[in-house]
Amino acid sequence: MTDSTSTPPASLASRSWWGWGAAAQALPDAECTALGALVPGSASTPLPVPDIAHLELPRVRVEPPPALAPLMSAAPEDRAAHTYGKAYRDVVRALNGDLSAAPDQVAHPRTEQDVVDILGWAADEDVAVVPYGAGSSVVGGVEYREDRHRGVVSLDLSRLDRVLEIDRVSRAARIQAGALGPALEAQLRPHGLTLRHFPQSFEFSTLGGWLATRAGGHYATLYTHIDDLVESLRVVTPVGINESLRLPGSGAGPSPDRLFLGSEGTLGVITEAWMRLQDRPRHKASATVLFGDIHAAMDAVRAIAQSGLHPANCRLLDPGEAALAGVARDGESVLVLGVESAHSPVGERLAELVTLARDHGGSPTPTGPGTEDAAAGTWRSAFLRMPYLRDALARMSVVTETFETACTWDRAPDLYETVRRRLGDVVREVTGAAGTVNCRFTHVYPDGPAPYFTVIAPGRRGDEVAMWDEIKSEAMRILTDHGATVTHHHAVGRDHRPGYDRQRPEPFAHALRAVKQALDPAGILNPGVLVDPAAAG
Ligand SMILES: Cc1cc2nc3c(=O)[nH]c(=O)nc-3n(C[C@H](O)[C@H](O)[C@H](O)COP(=O)(O)OP(=O)(O)OC[C@H]3O[C@@H](n4cnc5c(N)ncnc54)[C@H](O)[C@@H]3O)c2cc1C
Repeated sequence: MTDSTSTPPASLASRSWWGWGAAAQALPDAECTALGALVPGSASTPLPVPDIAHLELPRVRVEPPPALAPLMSAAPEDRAAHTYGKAYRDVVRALNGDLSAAPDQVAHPRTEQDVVDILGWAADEDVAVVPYGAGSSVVGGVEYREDRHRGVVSLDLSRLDRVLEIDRVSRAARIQAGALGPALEAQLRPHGLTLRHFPQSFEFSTLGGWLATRAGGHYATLYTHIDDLVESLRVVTPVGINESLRLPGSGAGPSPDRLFLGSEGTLGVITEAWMRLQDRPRHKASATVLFGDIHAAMDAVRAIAQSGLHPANCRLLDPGEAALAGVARDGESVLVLGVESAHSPVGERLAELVTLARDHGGSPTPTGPGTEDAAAGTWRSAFLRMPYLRDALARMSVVTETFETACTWDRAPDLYETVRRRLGDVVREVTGAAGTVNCRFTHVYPDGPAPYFTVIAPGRRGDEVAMWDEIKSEAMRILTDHGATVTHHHAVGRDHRPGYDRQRPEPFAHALRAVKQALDPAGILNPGVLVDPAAAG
């Protein structure tokens, strides 16, 4: 392996420690106040962003041995920035200066051997290790919540950020796990290649994080999850390095890669992967179709998902979501369609998709097929700005968060209506205000959609996290009742454990505990996520 000795990418140095993305892009106080005014009942002034220098961090309980000391930091800025992920409840707790979950040390391995050494030391010293890509988890994936260990190290992989090798013939690349989306794509671009995996968190999340959480990219059909792009994985486990063969496909028993995909840092540290690449698309077109009836729109999307036309984008925004993004009139649902190809023009395919939508009662906006559509562009910029707006609303004590799922088409309309109705009631009970519960379909499959819900309601200052937890727990109950998954792409982490424990079959849970025991016998890797040690049940 070629070892990386790079310094942290510039984008990480300027990252917000408490909220999303680049610190400089956080909304100023006046804009927070103006935004808060759009949510009647919210606070009139923004919560101040605390100065880390004035915050109390827990005492550092463990010190690294001299050989590892150069890789570790117990600086308050590092510990604060690695305390939480980027869920709403993380942002609110950070804004409130609650850093009680801060790790004792933050490790920045420069080589794979550093990872091996850190895990060896941690197992001997009973120190928990929480693998950390860019900390964009929204499910408590990087926050230690136990008290079973002598200390906690956040293992930040961001210095392992290189594309190490490109196999042009097989169209694949060997990439280190700590590479952020933009750095990874920048290294592939000169070769005319792309991984073509663009989660909304693309700028501030890593390949290793995507693999460990089975992330979902932007594209609505075909290769939705990162899983399908993996050729082989290299994983440092506490009992040795697991490297799978590079293969385009294989029927040789259960897949070793599938064991580690979605393992969320509990079974090993992914250090690199051979990833399948694609030629960069040269032909693109998008269109927007309006629907007066959300159920007709769902039927259209189902027809499209089952048509074999595989649009790159097929986002259905319900009326609330479309209004929020500023792309429709009152009461209208919006379907944003996009097609791409590296090889041939896509106008005809887009026209076929638009016809299918029209056949189900949709009205295409005037822009003709074959061009980039204005509403699609507006939606895209709103989409990328959304996390910064979420943080601004959080500062105004607005309860604002999302949850996502997937279910089969036969259940989708009822799930949509039930979530909107029942969760709407719960939002009213918990916050005392109507609030909004909106939905978009982020990914669609021939047998079902992945609905993604957004809740916005005024909160009570100081109670925001408790209020959201109550709303979320009802949301999880509704999903379970409908046979829908606790997550389509946000992962399990710590927040989805109760629902995940109910969802997975017991023999599988038993096997997972045994795997955990075999690969991580000291139980140091990301404790509390996915599965508890065998003895703990
Ligand atoms: C604004 C916003 C938008 C988002 N949009 C999307 C989206 O479109 N699609 C989507 O799927 N998710 C999305 N997410 C969630 C999040 O970005 C993903 O879960 C992402 O895959 C996490 O990557 P990361 O590098 O930040 O990992 P982290 O948050 O650092 O870690 C996530 C989990 O993976 C483990 N882990 C990280 N790196 C490694 C490694 N090298 N080896 C082993 N375990 C590791 C961690 O221990 C943790 O359990 C979004 C989050 C936010 C805040």
